[in-house]
Amino acid sequence: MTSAHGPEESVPALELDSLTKTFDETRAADQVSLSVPRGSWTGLVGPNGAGKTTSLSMAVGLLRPDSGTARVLGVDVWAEPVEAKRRLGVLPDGLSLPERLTGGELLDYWGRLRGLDRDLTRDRSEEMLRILELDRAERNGTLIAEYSTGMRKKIGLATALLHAPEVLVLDEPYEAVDPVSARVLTAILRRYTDGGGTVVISSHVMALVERITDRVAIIADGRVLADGPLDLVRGDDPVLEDTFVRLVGAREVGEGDLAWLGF
Ligand SMILES: Nc1ncnc2c1ncn2[C@@H]1O[C@H](COP(=O)(O)OP(=O)(O)OP(=O)(O)O)[C@@H](O)[C@H]1O
Repeated sequence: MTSAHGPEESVPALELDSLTKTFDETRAADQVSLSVPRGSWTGLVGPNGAGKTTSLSMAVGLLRPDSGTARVLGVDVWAEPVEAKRRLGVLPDGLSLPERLTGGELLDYWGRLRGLDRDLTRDRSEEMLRILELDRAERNGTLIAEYSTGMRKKIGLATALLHAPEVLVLDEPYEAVDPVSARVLTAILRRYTDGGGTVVISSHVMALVERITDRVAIIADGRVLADGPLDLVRGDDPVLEDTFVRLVGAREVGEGDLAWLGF
């Protein structure tokens, strides 16, 4: 099968072209362009307020850009939202969840929204709840309102995975997740990319991104400063953090700053 972009195989999993968004005076995303190959795992890194969430939200159809386009496997997210969202699994920033449901009930509901067969939803839900170690909470009837921050991340991830999408876009998936669960999460996502799926995550944790992803995009002040395979972006720098600080600029705490904290 071919598309307007040529043979289907060569169509990027995610292609952002000049995405721009301004909030009042703030240019949160400034001509953000990014091409994410299929089967890759990309880490989007940048300081607080760099524009990561804004860019990812526009990329997945949650925030309308002022200009620019986003395509998922060649499908325009804003022109053909249903088609694009079929291919996408999303863990948004500040995900709001139905607090009065258990995790299993949420997945059952989510499966129906996605038009999945009920047995299939149940089988996948049970497996994910077990692997993500949410099964005990489920047996105890724990409501999402009673979940910890890390548990909320995990159930959010399960909703993103439930319909087995081809592309996963996860905003800070490791935030508040304990180290053991983080390993499980990495193993799940690694298996997913090995099977041909594509992952894009945002994170502040440079060492984590360096360890698990194969591509990186560095963003600051709404602009992409570097992107590509990890080794190429890092160049001669020993660690990605050095590249990041070199591109973004370091902020020092001066000698006299916060002097009132001394005892
Ligand atoms: N809804 C909004 N209204 C006004 N300004 C916004 C809004 N959303 C984001 N911004 C601004 O846009 C800029 C980029 O924010 P964004 O949340 O995309 O950054 P980020 O890289 O995800 O940051 P963090 O790492 O702190 O989560 C910031 O200056 C932020 O204050």
